[in-house]
Amino acid sequence: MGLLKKALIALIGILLAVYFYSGKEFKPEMLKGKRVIVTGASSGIGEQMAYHLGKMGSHILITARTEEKLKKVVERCLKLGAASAYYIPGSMDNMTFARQVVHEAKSLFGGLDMLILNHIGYSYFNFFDGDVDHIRKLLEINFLSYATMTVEALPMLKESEGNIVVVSSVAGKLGLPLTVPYSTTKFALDGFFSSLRMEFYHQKVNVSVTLCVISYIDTDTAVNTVARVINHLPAPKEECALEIIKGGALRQREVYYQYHATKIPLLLRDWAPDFLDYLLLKNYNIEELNKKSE
Ligand SMILES: NC(=O)C1=CN([C@@H]2O[C@H](COP(=O)(O)OP(=O)(O)OC[C@H]3O[C@@H](n4cnc5c(N)ncnc54)[C@H](OP(=O)(O)O)[C@@H]3O)[C@@H](O)[C@H]2O)C=CC1
Ligand SMILES: CC(C)CCC[C@@H](C)[C@H]1CC[C@H]2[C@@H]3C(=O)C=C4C[C@@H](O)CC[C@]4(C)[C@H]3CC[C@]12C
Repeated sequence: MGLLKKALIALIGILLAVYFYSGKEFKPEMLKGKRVIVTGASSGIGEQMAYHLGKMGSHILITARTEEKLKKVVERCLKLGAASAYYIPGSMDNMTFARQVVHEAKSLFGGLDMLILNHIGYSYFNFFDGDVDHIRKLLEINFLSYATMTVEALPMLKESEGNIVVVSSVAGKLGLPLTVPYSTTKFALDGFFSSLRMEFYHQKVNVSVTLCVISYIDTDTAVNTVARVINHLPAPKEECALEIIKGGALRQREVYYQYHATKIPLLLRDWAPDFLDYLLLKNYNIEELNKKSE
């Protein structure tokens, strides 16, 4: 076969692949009647995801530590049109509680279609202080509880051929300053869930794993923590929440939000790491950090 003919066949193959891949279109009805757990849903992106799911008519179980906030979020979800909405308060540093949340979904809904893992524990935004014990505790909340809930939910997700959605960060793909403990836990998520996804392919387990790589978002916690130090405008939490849900429903392997602040730096990461480090540091106003801590 001539070289030109081979190249033409390869090109047609690529065009068909692009066509079928981009052919999958999100429709809110995809989530109607679906049984979904959202963790860390008393505020920020998790809260916004609960509202979107409410509008889409899902059955929702939300969790976080603060009961009063959860109660209000559930009330709003019901007003927005949720098929049903419940909350269960507790802390994700306790693996028994992490399992309990999944059991609650089983008894309330009889199964599960989507597990959205989103919560994070508190960490400082500053130079690494040498406290390895803090990293251990943060790993429990930000990583081990995710693995625990996944293991517990897997039988139900296999049955429904459902979705696991993991909210990570650009700080879980790139080394960034001032977030050493946080970044450690987010990189761990990539290792665990990306390996698991490969095993699912091999074992023909039809459960999708979506890792969400997101940049700076305008949640109260993030803005209060970093606003003076970061020379970069935060993206809206409502839109971010919707992109995460869409990515999960479409069974995408990764979600990048916002694209220019995630995918582009990631493309540079392996080919021009020093140049990337230089560009990234330009986003930080480290002097403001020193002023704050004086
Ligand atoms: N905002 C940003 O700029 C970015 C955020 N992300 C990711 O997005 C996700 C959401 O972040 P964001 O919305 O900003 O965070 P928020 O601080 O707004 O929300 C965090 C949620 O986690 C809950 N939480 C905190 N500690 C615990 C605990 N010990 N056990 C159980 N739940 C807990 C909080 O509720 P309560 O206190 O009631 O327990 C809250 O519901 C996270 O995974 C984060 O890493 C990624 C990149 C950027
Ligand atoms: C073009 C970009 C790569 C520029 C760098 C963006 C940097 C500044 C962005 C990207 C990811 C962001 C952090 C994050 O993921 C989550 C949280 C948790 C929240 O509770 C407190 C804020 C914090 C630490 C964010 C701080 C700002 C970060 C480092």
